[in-house]
Amino acid sequence: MPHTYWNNIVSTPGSSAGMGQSNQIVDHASNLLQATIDRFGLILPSAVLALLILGFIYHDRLVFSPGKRSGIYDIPGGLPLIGHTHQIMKFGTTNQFHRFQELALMSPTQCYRLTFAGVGSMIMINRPEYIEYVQKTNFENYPKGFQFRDKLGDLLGHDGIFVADGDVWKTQRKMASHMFSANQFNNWVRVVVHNELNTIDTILDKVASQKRFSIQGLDGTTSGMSDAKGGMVNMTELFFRYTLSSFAKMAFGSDLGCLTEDPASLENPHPFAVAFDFSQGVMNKRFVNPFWRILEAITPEGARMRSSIKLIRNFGTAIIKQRLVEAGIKIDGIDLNEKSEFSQEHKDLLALFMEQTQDPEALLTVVLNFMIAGRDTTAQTLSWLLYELCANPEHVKLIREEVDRVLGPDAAEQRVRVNYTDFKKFPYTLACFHEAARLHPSVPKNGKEILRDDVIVPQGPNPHNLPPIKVYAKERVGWSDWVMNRLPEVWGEDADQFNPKRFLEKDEKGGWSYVQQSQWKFHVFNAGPRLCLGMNLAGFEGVSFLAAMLQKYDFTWASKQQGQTSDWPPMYANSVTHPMKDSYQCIITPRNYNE
Ligand code: HEM
Repeated sequence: MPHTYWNNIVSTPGSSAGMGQSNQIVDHASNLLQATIDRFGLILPSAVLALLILGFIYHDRLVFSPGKRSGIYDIPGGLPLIGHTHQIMKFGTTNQFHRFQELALMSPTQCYRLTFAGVGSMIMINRPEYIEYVQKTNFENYPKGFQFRDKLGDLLGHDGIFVADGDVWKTQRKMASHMFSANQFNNWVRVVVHNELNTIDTILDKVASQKRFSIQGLDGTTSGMSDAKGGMVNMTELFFRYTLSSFAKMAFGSDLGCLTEDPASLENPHPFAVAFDFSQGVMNKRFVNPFWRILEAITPEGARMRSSIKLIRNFGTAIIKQRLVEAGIKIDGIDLNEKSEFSQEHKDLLALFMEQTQDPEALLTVVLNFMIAGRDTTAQTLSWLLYELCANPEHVKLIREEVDRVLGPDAAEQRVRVNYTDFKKFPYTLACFHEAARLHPSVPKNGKEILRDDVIVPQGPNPHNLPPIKVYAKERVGWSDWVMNRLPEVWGEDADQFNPKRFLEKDEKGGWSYVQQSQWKFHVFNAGPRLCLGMNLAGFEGVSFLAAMLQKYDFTWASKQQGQTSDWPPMYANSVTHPMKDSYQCIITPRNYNE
């Protein structure tokens, strides 16, 4: 055996040579310690000692995060003091929900814990039974908390409805609820949406009546030269413009001019939308990178983020200034004599808030928070829905049958539209919209802070015997609707399939009736006191669009040769909401009644 330093230390106990060596080492060590103390005082050695002790205690998790406990599966691979920080940073935001799903499937209850720098100890509770406790039973103990304001505050403000808690949130919610409950607003919504649908109809009409060169099916076969008519439309862009334009009109009385009758206007994305989408992608990264502030200060991405926020804020400020001026409130540098087409006649969202404050900064927060709520969510759901209908065309037939029956077979041709209060008369169409929202939830992940130590007790029947979970103050709870909605334990064996019939049953007359699911199971609109305020508005916009367009046009997924820019199936982009990674195109043709 070679004569090593280690051999010397552990050499036969009592051997004088060995004893001599170990004495030397002890001497060395104490000399070194003495020298360090002489130079640095007690600080450095104490720090090293403290680090060693902490590393021993927190050998697999983030320093100062609470220990293991029953009912929560701790994801393996945590390192001393930093926990899963390295893993989370490595994951980044690529295929984020697939990663969450992999982690959930490692746990017997699909609930698990990660500890990582920047966020702390995060307990994922991907089950309706637990979410109900957090969002309703002990609601006050689980605010949105600092994390949301820290990561989203520079865009959405610190008092916006999405990030606020306590009295600030209550005031915002109360005021906004007035808008949604007022009859006047419902009428106004109907007028706006019908006008926007007429514009879209004109666009699609122009495109569908172009003479077509050739059409290529999804299977790649080309039908060759054709006298048939049709053309291609960027549908994701169309949906974003539809919801942005209509929401700005109904909530802020502002015509943004982003939806015109010219199909060519859809070719380039709207600058506001580009900036908004980009900044949401960056905000998403902040949740997985504890060094985001430093990175954003020095990287081109950070610079672009700052200029995007500036653009978005200018855009919102313009809306507000116009309204303040119209209300007779003086704003420097603005001279508007004309009133906008929409303002004053209706008490829209902005008018309600302006009764409370005329501070442009506070109003900007309102505008931007509601813009994200009103534009992105519904447009994204519609994009995913139309893709699902291209993939599962058997549902188009049933939607058309329903629209023919309720509105009459010529409704779309005569521009007879669905009424705001009537959209529930279209159970099949609504079920398709909700099924797309279930599989592709617009808020795919969410979370709350924990104020005080607590035990999360599963609510409701608890068929899977989920255990109660002990949680501690300053930890966070989180969930992913994207993951939860794919769990067979929650939605059955076909959970990952597009199946609108899970929201339907046959009534006594043989027609479809809509089956209301519990808010906790069908959780995509959130639940409890913070239930989405725009749920009905979104349903109305979705059903109205399908009724108006599917009765009149055929939509076929364009092939790559035709200029398709998306993969099939489309990928999602990692963001705080749930957009597609690339926009997609459909070939629009007049409806073929022979099919
Ligand atoms: C398919 C469409 C939609 C989906 C899936 C959806 C989903 C959600 C979700 C999950 C939340 C909770 C967000 C959070 O905790 O941070 C939420 C909140 C909210 N949604 Fe929606 N939403 C949709 C459309 C709309 C529309 C069109 C509006 C119209 C303004 C709207 C207004 C709101 C508001 C104001 C809140 C905040 C509620 C609160 O915290 O008290 N949503 N929505």
